Amino acid sequence: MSQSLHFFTPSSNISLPKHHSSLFTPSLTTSNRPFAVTTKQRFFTIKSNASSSSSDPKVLTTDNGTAEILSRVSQTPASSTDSSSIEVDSVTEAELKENGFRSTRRTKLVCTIGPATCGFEQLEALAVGGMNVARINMCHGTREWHRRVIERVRRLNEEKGFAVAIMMDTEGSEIHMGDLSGPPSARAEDGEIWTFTVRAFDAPRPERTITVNYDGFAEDVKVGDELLVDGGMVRFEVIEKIGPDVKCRCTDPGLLLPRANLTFWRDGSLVRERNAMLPTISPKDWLDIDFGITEGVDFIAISFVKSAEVINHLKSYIAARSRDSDIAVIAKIESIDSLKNLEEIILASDGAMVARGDLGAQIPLEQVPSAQQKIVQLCRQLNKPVIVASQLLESMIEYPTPTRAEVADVSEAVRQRADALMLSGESAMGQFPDKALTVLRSVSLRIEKWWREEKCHEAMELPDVGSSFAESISEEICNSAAKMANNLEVDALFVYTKTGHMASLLSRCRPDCPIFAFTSTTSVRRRLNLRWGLIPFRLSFSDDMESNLNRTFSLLKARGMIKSGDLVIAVSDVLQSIQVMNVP
Ligand SMILES: Nc1ncnc2c1ncn2[C@@H]1O[C@H](COP(=O)(O)OP(=O)(O)O)[C@@H](O)[C@H]1O
Ligand SMILES: C=C(OP(=O)(O)O)C(=O)O
Ligand SMILES: [K+]
Ligand SMILES: [Mg+2]
Repeated sequence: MSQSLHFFTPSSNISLPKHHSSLFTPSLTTSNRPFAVTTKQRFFTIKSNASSSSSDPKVLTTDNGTAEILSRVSQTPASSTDSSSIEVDSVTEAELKENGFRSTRRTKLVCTIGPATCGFEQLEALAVGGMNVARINMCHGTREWHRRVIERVRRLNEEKGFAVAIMMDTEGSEIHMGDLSGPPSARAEDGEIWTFTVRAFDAPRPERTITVNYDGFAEDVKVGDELLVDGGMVRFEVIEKIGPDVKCRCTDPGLLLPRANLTFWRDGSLVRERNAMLPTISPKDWLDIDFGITEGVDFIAISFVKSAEVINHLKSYIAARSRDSDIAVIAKIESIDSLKNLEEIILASDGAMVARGDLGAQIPLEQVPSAQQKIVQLCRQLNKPVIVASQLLESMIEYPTPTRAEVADVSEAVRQRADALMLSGESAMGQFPDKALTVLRSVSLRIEKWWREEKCHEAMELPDVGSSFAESISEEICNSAAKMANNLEVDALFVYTKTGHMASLLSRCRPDCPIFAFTSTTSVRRRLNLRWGLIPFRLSFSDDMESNLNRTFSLLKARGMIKSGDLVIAVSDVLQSIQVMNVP
């Protein structure tokens, strides 16, 4: 084996603000030969010759006690500078130029696109405001409508250099109300009698009549049951059943919104037998999934996941249907079953969403915060991106300023270091989508800065996730590089990654500095946009790390995104190496 430490010949003073004794974590200090690093070294590399494709453990275990120290002449930066051959969005570029590395936002932002934000200029305003992922909710709108949104986001990316990813969210087969046949909302008052029915109406339907999407509804409910709209925003009591019609008296007045979720409760417990029999992915969902695959969306979020089985099924379906595109599957945690099978679901998925809207309708509201914390933690441990969703800034649907409680809720999700925060109605149909996004952005930046300054991040134990020896090496390299980055207070971590895996492992460590992720594939770049702290760039790179670095430096310098003297740690999944250097 050759785990070697490569020292490049000193050529400039490296500015290392801290002692090097804290540089190496035990995992990399396999050497029993002490090594001295002087402040004169310009580059040094910790490198394992096991490439990511090599998984033969013997190669590495034969000689894991020695570290070889070599001297090499550092290369001069590539003289040719073609700044057009690196792709990064204009907003990130401007942010880096203006405020430098430290100021970049680490928490990613997802916006649900609806009537308030579906136009090209509106989408551009969201992208400029920091939207990393556009979510389309297949509960609403037609496929044609969604297709046009996807097409506009694509155009925005192509014309303006953004890497906004698209997430399609399935409707799922839980029970919900139909459209309100005309008005955008209706108000149910205390004591009013409303009819919930499975009948279809051609002519205008009678007043105070709501359709329900589930044929077994009238059979399943019982007189005396409590019917909750959107987890309790409005409540009814079932008073009579007449064929397909269920008469209910309003007990908690409120606003009825189209397609609002319905749950019914008996003797204080959620009636969920029938929901358990409904398929997670309905026939309509499968058609939407085919649509998503054809349109090449980046993420498919699956509503009301109950077990890992459905995720595995969908993943093999996608793999068979779209050989060249790799769509990530996000499990929405929004049911009691998904909480019961949490770990297996997250392991099977490519990410998860804390879908607090429906989750709060299925478990008591006071249990939602602890469920959120648990899901966020588990996702990070298992190296899956996690989105905190629903009602983050609910009042901003109507008002231009959030409540203090909403700001505190957003802060808490940022403090938990979730990968992403999501807007729903605030951006889909609210009056202030851009302002809501600005609140998410500024609260994220502020809390991230505060926690970095206070150095009060809770240490989290990160279990091994690698399933092969080569993967374990990558993981150790990333854990060590992140630790080095914090100890040395470097300006940025660079990662050269083909599949995005190594970038995800760095993100999992939630280092203090931003992570520049260079990848040669546009789709990988878009997917990485959901990960905490990653600034994804598209860049074609070779197996020669020195030339990659020199090329990157010239390209970024030419665009004013880095400057001489910036301290960078670079890791690569090509060579499995760590290098520390000042930008020449
Ligand atoms: N594509 C769309 N077309 C029309 N309205 C939409 C669309 N997407 C979202 N909305 C509106 O935004 C609200 C909030 O969105 P979201 O939270 O995603 O859905 P839901 O409320 O069904 O869970 C919806 O209730 C709906 O009124
Ligand atoms: C995000 C959620 O799902 P949807 O908006 O599709 O109901 C939720 O329930 O919180
Ligand atoms: K949905
Ligand atoms: Mg939901």
